[in-house]
Formats: sequence, C-alpha cells, structure tokens
Amino acid sequence: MILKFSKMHGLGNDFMVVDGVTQKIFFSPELIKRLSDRHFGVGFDQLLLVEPPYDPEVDFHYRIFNADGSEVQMCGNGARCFVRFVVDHGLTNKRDIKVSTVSGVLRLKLNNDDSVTVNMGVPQLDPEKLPFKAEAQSESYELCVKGFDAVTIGAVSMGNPHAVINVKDVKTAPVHELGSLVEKHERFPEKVNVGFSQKVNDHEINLRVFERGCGETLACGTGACAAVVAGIVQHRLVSPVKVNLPGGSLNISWDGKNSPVMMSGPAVLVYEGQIVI
Ligand SMILES: N[C@H](CCC[C@H](N)C(=O)O)C(=O)O
Repeated sequence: MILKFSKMHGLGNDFMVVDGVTQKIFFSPELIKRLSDRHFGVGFDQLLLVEPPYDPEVDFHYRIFNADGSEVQMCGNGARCFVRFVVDHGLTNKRDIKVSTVSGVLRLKLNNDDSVTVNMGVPQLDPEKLPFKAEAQSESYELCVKGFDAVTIGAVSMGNPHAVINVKDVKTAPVHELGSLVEKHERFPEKVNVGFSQKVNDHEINLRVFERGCGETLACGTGACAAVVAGIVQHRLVSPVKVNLPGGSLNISWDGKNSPVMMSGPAVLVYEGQIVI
C-alpha cells in the first residue's frame, strides 16, 4: 500500500501527519516504530492521524502515537500542525475548528498570521486523574529517584501526564539521566512526560522536556502548558508566560482554577511524502 503523509513540525517537535479520512489505514505499534525510525523510516517524534468525527458536534477526531508506538491522549504542538494540515488539504473550509481527542475536545484557531491558537482545556491537578500515586493533592511532591537526592516535582495533566522539575539552568540539567528515570517512575502507572523548568522572570521560563515514549524533543506543547500551570500554582510565575524551548518559544496563558490553558505558536509543513508500507 502507498501511504500519503505530510512531514510537519511545531518548533522542531516533528510529526508524520496522515489523512485517515480519505485513506483507511491501521497503525500497529510495530508499524509506527518502523515509520518513526530516523534511518529506516520517515522519522518523527509523534504520528498524528486525522479521522472523521465520532461526535457530530466536532469537525474531526485526532489520534496521537508516540515514536515507541504508544497511543496517547494529547499533543499540543501536534494540534497546531493538525489545523494547518486539514486546512491545506481542503478537509475543511473553517479556520476555527473543534477536534476530539482521546481525552477531550480542543478548539483550534488558524490566525491570519499563520500562527495557531489552541484552547488546551482545563488542566488537571488531582493526582488520581494524572494518574500519580500521592496521599493528597499538593503544589509539589517529593520523588525518591535512584542516584539522585529527593526530586521535587509539580504534577499536572493536560490530558497527558507531566512532572515539572524546577532547575537553576536548563543547559546543565540532567534531562536524559533524570528524565528517563522519572518517565518510568513507579508512582506514575502510565509513565510521565518530564519537564525541566528554569525561571527567567515572573513571565518567562526556559524549558526542556524529556517526553514519555520518545525522549527529549525540541519542543513540547503540553509540556509548556504544564510547566506554566505548575509555576503559577507554586506562585513562581504570573500569566501570560513566554516559554523558551530549544526549538523556539510558545506563548501560554492561564487564569487559574477551572479556566482553560491557551497556547499560541507556529505550525510548519516541511514536505509532502508517500511511503510504501
Ligand atoms: N509524549 C507525549 C505526547 C506528545 C506531547 C508533545 N509532543 C506535545 O507537543 O504536547 C505523551 O506521551 O503524553
């Protein structure tokens, strides 16, 4: 079978985007792992699958798979590329789109300057909902991690789970050594994305993210949202916040409590491709 796809990225977090509306395809974990390989396949952090809506109230359904083949609940950078994709491929004539995901409905807007604004929904701080094993909800938690002193984290779900570690300098933070241990920590039964956040000022942070299911990426949209929420909850940050990631910056705002997190940033098409599978 010849599979058509678009190779896209949001600040260097890169995706293989597939139109599952006009192409019928089943992606097994093995096929995804083969396609995500940067030498033997297309190479990507996540695979994004565009499907017809299951719910008449929304325009599309959107499924997300990590490079390791795991299906996950949410992808912020991917949501921006999703909008670019469905508009450019004529799958909709709207620029304000509602899309369902495994963990809820997102509202996406393609702006006149080609940036995309995403309503990322209300963050979840209840450990039960992350899921994260803790006695009670708190601004921060202590994790015991082999080979490291007690690690203090914030824990936030943006539909997918995030642990946020405050560091003095992201450039020297043990992103891979510590990130890979926290990702699989026993207190996160579904594993976790791990953000390393350095405060620049009340309205700006530098951030690196070791992502669940694919390792460190150049940017993580849900990770940026989670780091801002954790920082505001810990009274270290004030909305709006500019989040500087290795691949570029995102603008994140959150008014607290049950209000949604808003994210704006770019979405870029690198090339259209096809592959025999
Ligand atoms: N690795 C994440 C999914 C992709 C999130 C990230 N690429 C983003 O932009 O939000 C997870 O396992 O929950």
